[in-house]
Amino acid sequence: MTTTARHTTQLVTASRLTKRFGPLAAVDEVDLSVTGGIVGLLGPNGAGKTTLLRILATVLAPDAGSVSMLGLDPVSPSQRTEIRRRLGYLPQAPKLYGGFTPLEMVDYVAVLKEHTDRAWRRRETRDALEALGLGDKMHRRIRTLSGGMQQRVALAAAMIGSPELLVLDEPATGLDPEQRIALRSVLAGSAREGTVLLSTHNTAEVAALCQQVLVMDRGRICWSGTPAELAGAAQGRVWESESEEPTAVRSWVTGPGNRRHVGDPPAGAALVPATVDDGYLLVTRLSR
Ligand SMILES: Nc1ncnc2c1ncn2[C@@H]1O[C@H](COP(=O)(O)OP(=O)(O)OP(=O)(O)O)[C@@H](O)[C@H]1O
Repeated sequence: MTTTARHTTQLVTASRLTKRFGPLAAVDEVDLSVTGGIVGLLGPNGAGKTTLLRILATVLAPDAGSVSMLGLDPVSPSQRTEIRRRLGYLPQAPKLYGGFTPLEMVDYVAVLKEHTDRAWRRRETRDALEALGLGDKMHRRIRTLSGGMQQRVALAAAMIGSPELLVLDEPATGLDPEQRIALRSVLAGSAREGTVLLSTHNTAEVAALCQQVLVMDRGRICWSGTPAELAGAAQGRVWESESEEPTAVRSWVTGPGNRRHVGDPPAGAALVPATVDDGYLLVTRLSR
């Protein structure tokens, strides 16, 4: 692993990145700049998050625009190979070999990444599986593990070798609350060494973990900033009442006889402190 990459200020940049499926622009002229830490990608179903992450992981080629990963250009075959060596990717629906054990699966991925030192692979594989709470499942066939355990095997495979850049598509899917919280520590550890870019639907995760948030909607990045700034976007614009409110852009029931609203509060409205959820709901509605 080179030390220069650790000091690359712009780890991921994209300019007018576009991917079309027929008439649909799943990723629509996206500009992006990721410099470090843990970056959360939020957005509604179908916003284009997975498509964007697949492009960044070099699994999918864009139709237009350019991207630079770790200072390298994925269009060049040799640089694409170098990116893949230095990047860890968790797809949305990871494919694992059910007949392998977690130990064999993660070791296999390490071999594909050209880690030739067997003793190193053995140690790193065990460490990764143990960090993800699979210490006692290493020798079981993957097909006999639960969905959440299989997700953690796929995470261990993505993390093997402490990649400089981790691209994780909904990493907490299927994890129970205890494992979700444990994953936060693991990702915080990864971010001390490199950069983590993850997609999620969980705003609490973003608030707890991420230094930067990107909100995507209809193929575009419609907002970016810190989690506190996302909550701040709705500050003074969230109120509660018992009735529907015509000036609200979003309203939802929070309990018997109580509704929460985001939008333009009427005079005398009972304002409440804004959360990351409120900010997210506001910026995705305002982007339309
Ligand atoms: N291979 C494909 N062929 C055709 N359309 C596709 C393909 N992959 C994605 N799409 C479409 O592109 C859009 C973006 O999909 P994508 O999976 O990137 O969204 P997402 O933000 O990850 O959604 P989710 O939160 O539901 O996972 C959707 O309208 C989807 O139907």
